[in-house]
Amino acid sequence: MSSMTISRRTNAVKGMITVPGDKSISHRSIMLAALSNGTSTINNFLTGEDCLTTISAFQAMGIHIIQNDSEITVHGKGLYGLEESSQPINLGNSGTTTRLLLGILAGTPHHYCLYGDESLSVRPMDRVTIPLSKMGATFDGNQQGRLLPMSVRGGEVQPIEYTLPINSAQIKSSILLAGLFTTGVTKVVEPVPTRDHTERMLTAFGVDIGREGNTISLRGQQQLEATDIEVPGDISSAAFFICAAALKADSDLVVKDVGLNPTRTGIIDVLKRMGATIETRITRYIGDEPIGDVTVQGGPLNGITISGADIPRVIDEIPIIALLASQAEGKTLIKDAEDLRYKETDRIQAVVDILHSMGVDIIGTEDGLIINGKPSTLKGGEYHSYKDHRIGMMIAIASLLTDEEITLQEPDCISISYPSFFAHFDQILED
Ligand SMILES: O=C(O)C1=C[C@@H](OP(=O)(O)O)[C@@H](O)[C@H](O)C1
Ligand SMILES: C=C(OP(=O)(O)O)C(=O)O
Repeated sequence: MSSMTISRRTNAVKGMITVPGDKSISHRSIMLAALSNGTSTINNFLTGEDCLTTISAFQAMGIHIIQNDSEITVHGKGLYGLEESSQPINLGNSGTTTRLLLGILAGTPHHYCLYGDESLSVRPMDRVTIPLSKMGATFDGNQQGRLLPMSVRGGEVQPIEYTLPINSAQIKSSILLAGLFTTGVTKVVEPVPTRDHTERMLTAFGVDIGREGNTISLRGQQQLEATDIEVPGDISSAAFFICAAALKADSDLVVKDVGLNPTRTGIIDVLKRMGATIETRITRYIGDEPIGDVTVQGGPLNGITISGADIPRVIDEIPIIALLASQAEGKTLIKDAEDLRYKETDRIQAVVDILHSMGVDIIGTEDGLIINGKPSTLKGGEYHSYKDHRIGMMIAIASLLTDEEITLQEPDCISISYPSFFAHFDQILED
């Protein structure tokens, strides 16, 4: 589908909803299950395109994986069970698959060729290949080795101690995964906490991993033991509907069974600071991950500053936060978020272009956004998703704030992380 018309006028976002499984946890579940000894079953796996890409990549390396809707069975072959692939491996649109896989392949004694789509082919990979080369793996790729297509020759890797130069869970995870293949202790220092699903899931697979302050330590050559995993709902997907509810005065929405890992709940704190009525309740733990419900009501919002340690906790939510900020009274300043320029598209530029065309007072800075908000009716018209799922979903939610039609160009990208987005959107709109 190259375009779709969205007209969603409503006074309130109401009801109860569960969102599909978490993307970050789904990727990691396949990877760790593949490297473990024995058979793991994964429930509520996200069947979005990026996670299906992770499945096909591991199948291409000889791992037997059976998919039955969102239930996945992975027959792990241990730390050194991956086979060489006779064909280049297609990593589609998925940054997480690529960067975490590069860590695994660094320790795997074979040669691989990796490639991706137009967007993934311009996303920087040197952020992981620099530390992984220090560990002993060999990479080559486009633009002096920075970009896909890329070849990898892994083998005997040495542990390193590495301080993250960018606050990125993908870099941290890539190094820790390579660390599994070493014969010493790998240490990653993260100056600011980033999502810790890799650490929590390694523990669930029986790996002893330590954290002291901001340093994570992992001893190599530990065996992963197969385990069953239930994936919590994705708070980054829920964020679109949570924000939709916060934006509409008479709303009252409950999101059930969503992941509430504190490294991911920045959106809840942002909404609280903006004056929204929002509550969370942890109901249980699955593996090491907290899961629970979020209740949100609509009401007036105020502008805030989001910076520093806030950023990794809301990194994927910034497009939808910018839309919220457009309706909040006063100035919202988002800074220290330069990495948004290297996502599926340059998300700073995309958000500025779209919201400016909708009539919002917004400017982009090198590392963020300045939005002067006030409750207002936005302009409809034709808007491009930039083939970026998070941008596409932000545009769809903006349809609640205009009296005109919105035509969304290239809406299909939404299935990268949320294939059932429009069906769920319709479920929670009051007539
Ligand atoms: O580790 C992960 O699963 C992810 C980490 C984040 O990327 P960075 O590590 O590049 O910040 C995030 O944007 C991405 O959607 C998923
Ligand atoms: C940036 C994202 O994903 P990835 O880096 O895995 O492509 C995202 O899902 O918003």
